[in-house]
Amino acid sequence: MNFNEMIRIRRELHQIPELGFKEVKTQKYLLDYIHSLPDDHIEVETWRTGIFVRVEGTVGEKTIGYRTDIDGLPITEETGFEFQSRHEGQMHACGHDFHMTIALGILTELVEHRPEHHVLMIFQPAEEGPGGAAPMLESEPMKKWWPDTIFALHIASELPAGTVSTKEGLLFANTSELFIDLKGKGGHAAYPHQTKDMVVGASALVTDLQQIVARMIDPLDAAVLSIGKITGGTVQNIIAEEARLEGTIRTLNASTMDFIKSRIEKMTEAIELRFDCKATIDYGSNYYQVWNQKTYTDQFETEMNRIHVPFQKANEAMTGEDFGYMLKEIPGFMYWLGVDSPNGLHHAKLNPKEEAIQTGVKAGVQMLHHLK
Ligand SMILES: CC(=O)N[C@@H](CCC[C@H](N)C(=O)O)C(=O)O
Repeated sequence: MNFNEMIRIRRELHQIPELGFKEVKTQKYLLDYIHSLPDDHIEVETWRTGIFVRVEGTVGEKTIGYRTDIDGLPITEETGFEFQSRHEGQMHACGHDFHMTIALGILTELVEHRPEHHVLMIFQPAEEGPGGAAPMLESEPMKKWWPDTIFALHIASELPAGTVSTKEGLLFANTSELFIDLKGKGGHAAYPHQTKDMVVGASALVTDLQQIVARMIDPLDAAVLSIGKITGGTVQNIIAEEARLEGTIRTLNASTMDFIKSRIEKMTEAIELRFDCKATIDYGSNYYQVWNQKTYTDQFETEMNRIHVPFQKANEAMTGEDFGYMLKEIPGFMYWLGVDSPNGLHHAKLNPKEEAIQTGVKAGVQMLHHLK
């Protein structure tokens, strides 16, 4: 696949972002491309909105997995690109359009120059939520073509375009979504004593929750608890009967995640008592940490040096990735691909540099031909 074709594909995919398990057009686009390749040595299976493609190796002693995510985010794009999202309120703001293009570029190379080992390309839905990696591991194609090792990449807006970065051990955090619903009693704003005001209850709870990371966690054991959205009430002169907090929890240690959840539960019970209301907590999707095996990150560094792709050692990040579930079952690694965007991941103006796509393809092909 030449560079112009990569750009065309990336821009076409960029226009059709779809949310988790709704990637219908995306799946069709990917399948149309995959079926346009010579099919002598590939087998294709779909799973929900995901796809597995197995490339038969020339020797085939083992199978190497390569995973890309395919979903978009519920963000209204503000890039002003002529190829900006055609789906209202949805955007590839986490680079999955890049990830998919790179995967197709790698697949094209592998079909032209078959690898020694079998390769399993995994096009995974719903990374942003509710999580496609864990159920995909249970699927029939995955069980049939189970890889011996696996890797994946994620774009990094803050790194120079065309550079790569990773580390052994923990790369991405443990994450959990957090949804808290409060139900009190609504009423006239002039008669607050007849109500249980959930705007005040939710405000108090947000303030209380800030104490957990600030005052209950060892500062050297990093954690994040962010509330990204509060909703409640209807109009300015009616006291809110209901309110909802939506947030996310991130920790470097799995046990710290359990501790934070136990404190959230206690603080929420305290709000129920203080405001005489009912609260329910839902942790939504939970992602397991991304843990890289040293043997593979070492090989990655060696191979990147060999093909003159600048490599730097990464730090742990508080981002989450359900690829962590795949790495829990299959040894391997994940790495960052620099794309140098002034606005970061999950931003409505994310603008990754397209030249990095070539590096992603080159790095992936090199690893799939040389990984031991
Ligand atoms: C790389 C990245 O940005 N991943 C997302 C994963 C979302 C996980 C889930 N929806 C949550 O919010 O916990 C991230 O937000 O880190």
